[in-house]
Amino acid sequence: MTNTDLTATVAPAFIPSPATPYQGDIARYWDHEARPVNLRLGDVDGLYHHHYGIGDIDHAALGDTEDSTYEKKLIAELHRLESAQAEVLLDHLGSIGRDSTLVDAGCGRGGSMVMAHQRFGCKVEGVTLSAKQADFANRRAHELGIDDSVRARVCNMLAMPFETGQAAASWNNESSMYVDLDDLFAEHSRVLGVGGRYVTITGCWNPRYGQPSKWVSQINAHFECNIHSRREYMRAMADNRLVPQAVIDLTPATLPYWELRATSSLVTGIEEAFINSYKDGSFQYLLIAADRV
Ligand SMILES: C[S@@+](CC[C@H](N)C(=O)[O-])C[C@H]1O[C@@H](n2cnc3c(N)ncnc32)[C@H](O)[C@@H]1O
Ligand SMILES: CC(C)=CCC/C(C)=C/COP(=O)(O)OP(=O)(O)O
Ligand SMILES: [Mg+2]
Repeated sequence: MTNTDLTATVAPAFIPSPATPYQGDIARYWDHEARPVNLRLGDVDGLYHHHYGIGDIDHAALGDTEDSTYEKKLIAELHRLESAQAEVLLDHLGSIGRDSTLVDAGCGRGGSMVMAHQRFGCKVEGVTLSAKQADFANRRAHELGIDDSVRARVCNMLAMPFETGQAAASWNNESSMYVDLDDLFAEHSRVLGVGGRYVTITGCWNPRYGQPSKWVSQINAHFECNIHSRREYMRAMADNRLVPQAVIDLTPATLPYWELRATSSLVTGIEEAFINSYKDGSFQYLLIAADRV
């Protein structure tokens, strides 16, 4: 399997006008994104992620750095850690029936949507600003024969095409730093039924540090995003009927991923900012699971 094998014919995504000039910039950013660190990892098993990894490195699986197969094993290991991150997010969705609908807000190339469908057997609806990403995700779903259950659409996550109370659970996997949190949680709260579950995995700046550090500013500039503080997440959830049930600091769990990635040929130049900001305490990798009350 390689990303160039995605030749199945599916109807191209309908492209609505972006709600703001900023959203137009973000749509263009993701339409043009083709970093090897994302495509080569996705090629390992056909799950394409745009999020980072968690968990301990399996040094036995990596083997000797001098071995000719080491780089291939390193790519597989980084990918395993990224899929492990998505598994942990799915673990926090609660019990999901086959007749449920899940919503992936900011779905990227759809890796987490496929994993959610494979685990729960239910419908998974994704939205992204990028038509290229939506087409990619829909082609993968078509190839896997799950396109009647897994669908990506080009759409603003602040105005999703779902009925009020339609979703059993919804999530943002590293996509909440592109939107205002009050607007975002108001929309999740609307599409979730009472008792529904919302989960995010996100990077946020730590109020204990004082203000966003230079590393956090570097990450914002690199991705054209706007990282929020942990306090903003808590406040915006409280204001929008989302009550946190679990807040897990995944920072120690993601550091091994970054340190391994920094040694690979697939580095993008942002590794130092993540490693330094996690180490100086200015930035945290957080999972928040909340009940819609
Ligand atoms: C870093 S990627 C994460 C992708 C995916 N959640 C994953 O884990 O692979 C960020 C995603 O957020 C999406 N995004 C950003 N702002 C958005 C908005 N206002 N509405 C919908 N999607 C948005 C981008 O199009 C992109 O797909
Ligand atoms: C935790 C934070 C602050 C994330 C910002 C959002 C983002 C761009 C995530 C990873 O995308 P990617 O997988 O396309 O990035 P990369 O190319 O670096 O792997
Ligand atoms: Mg990546």
